[in-house]
Amino acid sequence: MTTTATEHLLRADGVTVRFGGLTALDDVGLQVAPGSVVGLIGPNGAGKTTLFNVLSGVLRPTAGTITWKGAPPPGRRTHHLARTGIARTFQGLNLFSMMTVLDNVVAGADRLATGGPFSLITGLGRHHRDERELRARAMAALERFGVAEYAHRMPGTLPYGLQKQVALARACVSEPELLLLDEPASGLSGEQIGALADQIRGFSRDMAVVLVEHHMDLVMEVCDHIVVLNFGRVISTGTPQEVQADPQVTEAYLGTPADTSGDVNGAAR
Ligand SMILES: Nc1ncnc2c1ncn2[C@@H]1O[C@H](COP(=O)(O)OP(=O)(O)OP(=O)(O)O)[C@@H](O)[C@H]1O
Repeated sequence: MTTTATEHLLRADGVTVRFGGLTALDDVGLQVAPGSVVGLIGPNGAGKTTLFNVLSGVLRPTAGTITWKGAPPPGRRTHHLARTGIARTFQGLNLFSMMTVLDNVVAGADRLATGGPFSLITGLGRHHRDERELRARAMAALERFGVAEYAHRMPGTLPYGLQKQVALARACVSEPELLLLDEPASGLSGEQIGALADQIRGFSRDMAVVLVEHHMDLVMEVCDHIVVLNFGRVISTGTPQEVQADPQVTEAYLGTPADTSGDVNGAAR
């Protein structure tokens, strides 16, 4: 997708992150256009999680800027970003184990509420109408992700694949414009990853997606644009075909100069 600077939802410019003497990210740039799926890949230790944490507001960069629709995001914490229109999933799912599946998803809907997340979860406070509406939205999200029948179960009692669907429902219930997915394929079977690919393509009808993922087949199948990091620097960007054909990418993954096929499929699993 070709875009101008003003069309980008999220943009990172010159992002540098240092941990003591270690430079985890060095002058990294990235743009996410509306409705696009952007993959963030690279060998272990390349800086993907660090960049994801910067994009999601968990980590403030040592240098560089993040802009959301051309302006600085209003706050750095996850709930600030949710209110902006950014939602994320976590590698470790981060579901609340003492809350039902439904309440977990209601908690993700707080950007749509006027009474705040606490009133939604507890039912206390002024906004009972909000609560009813958002419970209905949360149920609709659970239905969309095929887990409505588990609404009143505790998440820990569900198989991992279903918990992942609950986490996706929680992220999507706020109707974000950008969804940040942190290794969504980890722990899933081949069949589940195939279904996830269809879901991610479906998401891009409503929202942009940034995907950090080691599963190369998934990345190559769903992404419009890929950014490849190595040792904290962007070494390649482009379409899946372009980065697969880039000798620098093959070299980064395999540690040897590229052969003519330049195929990185499977190299990082
Ligand atoms: N909190 C931290 N303190 C010190 N060093 C860190 C910290 N977080 C990450 N690093 C270092 O920064 C570099 C980039 O790490 P990061 O986790 O972002 O890589 P990654 O591409 O996500 O790797 P992986 O694929 O293994 O998850 C690594 O050298 C890592 O050891």
